[in-house]
Amino acid sequence: MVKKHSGMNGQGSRFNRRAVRVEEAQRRVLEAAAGQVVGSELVALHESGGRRLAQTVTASSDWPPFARSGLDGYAVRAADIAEASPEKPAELRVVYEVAAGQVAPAALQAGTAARIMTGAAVPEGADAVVMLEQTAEAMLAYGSRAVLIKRAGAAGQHIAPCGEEFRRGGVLAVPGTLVRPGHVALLGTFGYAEVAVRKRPRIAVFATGSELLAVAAQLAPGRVRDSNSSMVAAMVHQSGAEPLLLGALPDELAAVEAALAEAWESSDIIVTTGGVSVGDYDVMAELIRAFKDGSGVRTKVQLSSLQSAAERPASRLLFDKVAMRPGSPTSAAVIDGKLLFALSGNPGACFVGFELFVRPAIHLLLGVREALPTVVRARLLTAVEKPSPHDRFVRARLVIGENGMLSADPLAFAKSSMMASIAEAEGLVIIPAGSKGAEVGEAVDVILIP
Ligand SMILES: Nc1nc2c(c(=O)[nH]1)N[C@H]1C(S)=C(S)[C@@H](COP(=O)(O)OP(=O)(O)OC[C@H]3O[C@@H](n4cnc5c(N)ncnc54)[C@H](O)[C@@H]3O)O[C@H]1N2
Ligand code: MOO
Ligand SMILES: [Mg+2]
Repeated sequence: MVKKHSGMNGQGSRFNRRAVRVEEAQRRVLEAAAGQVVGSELVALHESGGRRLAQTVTASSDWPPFARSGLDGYAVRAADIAEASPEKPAELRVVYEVAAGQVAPAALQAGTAARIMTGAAVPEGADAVVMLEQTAEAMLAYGSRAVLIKRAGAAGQHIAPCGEEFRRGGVLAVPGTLVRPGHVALLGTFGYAEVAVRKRPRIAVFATGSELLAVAAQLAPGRVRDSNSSMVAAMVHQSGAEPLLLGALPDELAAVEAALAEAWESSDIIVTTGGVSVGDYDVMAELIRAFKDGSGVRTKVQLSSLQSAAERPASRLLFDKVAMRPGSPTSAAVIDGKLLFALSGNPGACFVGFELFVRPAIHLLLGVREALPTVVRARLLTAVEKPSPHDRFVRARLVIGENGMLSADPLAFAKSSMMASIAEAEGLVIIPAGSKGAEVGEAVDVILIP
């Protein structure tokens, strides 16, 4: 049963929403999320990829840890081959061999060479390596092996000196860093069998809308499938957090309050979609209004008799309107110390709201230093002709042109209610408030979509 909410009496407060600028809304979110970094856990190195570091990683030794041959060939003393040429090769007695993993039995003396393999420790006394292809084997009169070196060489050639890449104690990565495959290689190199990473923040997600069907359901007249819950879950995952899906709820305040209480108990951040505009059944807007009035949202914490009012974590509205398109009704609050994002139901607005506000909040919980989206400059390939009283975020494909410059190509079917362009979008072109749009070739800021 759908209950009609605020009637004529509620109309005044329903429209009493003051839009804040996107930057201000983001500032409020980051401020509210500050200091809420989630705990850490140890994971096996091979499972650390894609996580956020919770520790500083330093080099546990110089690297390479010994002077290392870069080639298969011969380790020599450079002075012995300084004059070598095809006509007058240097002839050096081969005294021993060093395979990777071995250590030379003695220092290399003048007039001698050591057979050496790629990655093997260069013997003391040697200061150059000659590649095998530039040598020939020879036999000395008394039967011992020799090598003919047909090209002059210089000290240091084909040797990676000890500590060339890293010095012991050097900082390789700081907390908050996204562990990428290259970091895993470094961690392995320096003996980190386990790595301290941030726990995945738990993000409760539910959709509101009596028109919503489960994804598995058959379409029915007037109804649509709840695609936002799954889209948001995918974005949560991609942000390094764990989604907890609480399903699609009817537009009923009691149902939403119950879900909110459950979400509050089990998550670090709550994200809802739908019901935030001025419609009669926009239940999240009603809930936020009640919250704003101080009549409150009944989470379990507020109901708990164990906590005195003084002990309760703070609750406050961060914003209930943002000067942007799409997603102007996007709202956010702190409820008993926990962030709630009420994103628009329109899929395009839901997507943009997540990129602008939810992902940065998750980043802060993960200890990421640069929490806000990455912005690059690009040239517009097609004009955006809509005037913009508010900042407009236009879904676009990114193209690298023949001149090597990055261009942004705004996508068709990009209305807030449309989905076709979400799947294809690689960036959000920012058309600043107050402009008449943007022309072909104009340089614009573009938020990169991960
Ligand atoms: N009179 C006005 N009407 C509207 C305004 C306004 O300022 N004055 N704002 C418009 C804007 S802008 C947006 S954005 C939408 C916001 O709507 P809500 O956030 O309240 O979302 P709903 O009403 O619940 O749904 C809107 C639309 O999206 C579909 N939807 C909702 N949830 C899902 C879901 N989980 N999966 C897929 N699709 C979903 C829903 O069926 C509706 O079609 O309001 C404008 N109206
Ligand atoms: O905020 Mo709405 O998404 O512009 O249509
Ligand atoms: Mg609505």
